[in-house]
Amino acid sequence: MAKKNIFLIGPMGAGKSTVGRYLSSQLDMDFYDSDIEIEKQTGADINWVFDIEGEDKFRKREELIISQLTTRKGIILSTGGGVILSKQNRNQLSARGLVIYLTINIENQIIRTKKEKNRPLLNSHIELEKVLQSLSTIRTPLYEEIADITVSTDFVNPKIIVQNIINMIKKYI
Ligand SMILES: Nc1ncnc2c1ncn2[C@@H]1O[C@H](COP(=O)(O)OP(=O)(O)O)[C@@H](O)[C@H]1O
Ligand SMILES: O=C(O)C1=C[C@@H](OP(=O)(O)O)[C@@H](O)[C@H](O)C1
Ligand SMILES: [Mg+2]
Repeated sequence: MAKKNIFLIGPMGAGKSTVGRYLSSQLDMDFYDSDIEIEKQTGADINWVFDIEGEDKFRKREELIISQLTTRKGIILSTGGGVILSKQNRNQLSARGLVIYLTINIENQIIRTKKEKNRPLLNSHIELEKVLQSLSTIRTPLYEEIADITVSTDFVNPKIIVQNIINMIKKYI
């Protein structure tokens, strides 16, 4: 995959971080996760950044990381689910690499996001389904706006998803 970047977008729990890491090992490309980069930069976890600085500051940090990482060449970047809220992020992601949109239905999203407590937008919500549904209503058109390839992750394990992605991107190489 000569010098072409791959950017993974999609909702929380779709598997961007899991798939990105595995895809990078299969394609022998450098891997970055924008949330991990934000954690490195702040020296604190995502929950802390939201708690102490708030979502707006998190989004500014996210924009900075995206603008820095997308100028690299030959990387795989797993983004956070809200990355597409910023027009600047959408422009940079679509101009600087192949954008792969991982989709997931709400039922599976509930199951997968319940496993971890590292998603501040969901942590304190009892009405998880409603919250996820309203995020989806706002965000789905934005994911679709910049997606080059769309891949469903429902009922497919990450290794198979990665194999499907590799088959689909062959024509872009
Ligand atoms: N295709 C899949 N099928 C089942 N579970 C998955 C799949 N992809 C990821 N997971 C699990 O779902 C959770 C969220 O995955 P993660 O990669 O962190 O998603 P994201 O980065 O999109 O929020 C993790 O516990 C992960 O192991
Ligand atoms: O959807 C969102 O707004 C967010 C998604 C998270 O990343 P994942 O999609 O990897 O969970 C993380 O960036 C932060 O909690 C905000
Ligand atoms: Mg992630």
